[in-house]
Amino acid sequence: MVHVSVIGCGHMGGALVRGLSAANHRVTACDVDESALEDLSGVADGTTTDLEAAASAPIVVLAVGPDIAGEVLAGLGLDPDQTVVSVAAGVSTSVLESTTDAAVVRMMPNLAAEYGEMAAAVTPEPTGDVAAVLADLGTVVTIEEDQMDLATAINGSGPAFVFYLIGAMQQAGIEGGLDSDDAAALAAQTFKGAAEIALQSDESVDELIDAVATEGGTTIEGMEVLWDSDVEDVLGEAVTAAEERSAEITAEVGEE
Ligand SMILES: NC(=O)C1=CN([C@@H]2O[C@H](COP(=O)(O)OP(=O)(O)OC[C@H]3O[C@@H](n4cnc5c(N)ncnc54)[C@H](OP(=O)(O)O)[C@@H]3O)[C@@H](O)[C@H]2O)C=CC1
Ligand SMILES: O=C(O)[C@@H]1CCC=N1
Repeated sequence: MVHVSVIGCGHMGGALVRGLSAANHRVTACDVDESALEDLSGVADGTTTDLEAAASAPIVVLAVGPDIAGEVLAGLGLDPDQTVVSVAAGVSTSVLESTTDAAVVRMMPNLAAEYGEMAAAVTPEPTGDVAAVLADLGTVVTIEEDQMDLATAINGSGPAFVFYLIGAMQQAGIEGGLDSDDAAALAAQTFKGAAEIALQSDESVDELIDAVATEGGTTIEGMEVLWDSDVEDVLGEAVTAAEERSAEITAEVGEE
């Protein structure tokens, strides 16, 4: 068990608090907004609006907005024997390092941290307790700093893109006559199951599509529609738009 403070307990920080608590770490949840802490009082070991009280943990997760991340980190006055894990989109390691004496790990996680199913990109490679704690939240991949904008789009923003696709599948079911809850369950579980196969299998995505598409059957008819469409290009454009916004944020916070 490691003591971890999470500063900023909104959507992302709250998910991290829940995931870390579920993994039996000692978690202090800190937010200036008391209402953000209400739901976490039965989950975290402690909740506080006092940043100073949360600043003594060996691992401090910074989950406030990119616009204030540097300022909040500077105010914590962390020591060199502590590690700050910043999840703020677009805030570079060099900006973070210029505002703290603590070791810095920049991470782009996602909301599935709540269930230990996070896909996260980090730089630099974490070690020791930090690596162990992050691994408890899901899959952690070490990348280069200049790949962070792309990772922010792929695995940080990615859940929103997937929710959109789940919603489209669900809507098709409803329009075909399925009960709304049934359509929601079938669509979401199908994404989860397909993702599990993709993770577990040694086969390529094309080989997996082949495995579903029985000769002369139904799947190939749907796949022909997708292959003839611009869905792949549009998804690429969505990733690029999010990636470009991450780079813009870097420029914005770097200018302060
Ligand atoms: N949402 C996501 O899926 C992901 C988000 N991130 C990153 O996580 C960070 C937070 O995003 P998100 O959770 O969506 O945003 P939210 O607005 O949901 O959460 C931010 C929280 O921080 C609080 N806060 C503001 N100032 C302070 C302060 N000085 N000290 C402590 N807490 C403070 C806010 O309170 P108040 O509302 O009163 O301002 C709010 O509760 C961002 O940097 C984002 O880039 C990264 C990956 C995924
Ligand atoms: O939308 C955002 O800016 C944050 C970062 C990645 C996911 N949510």
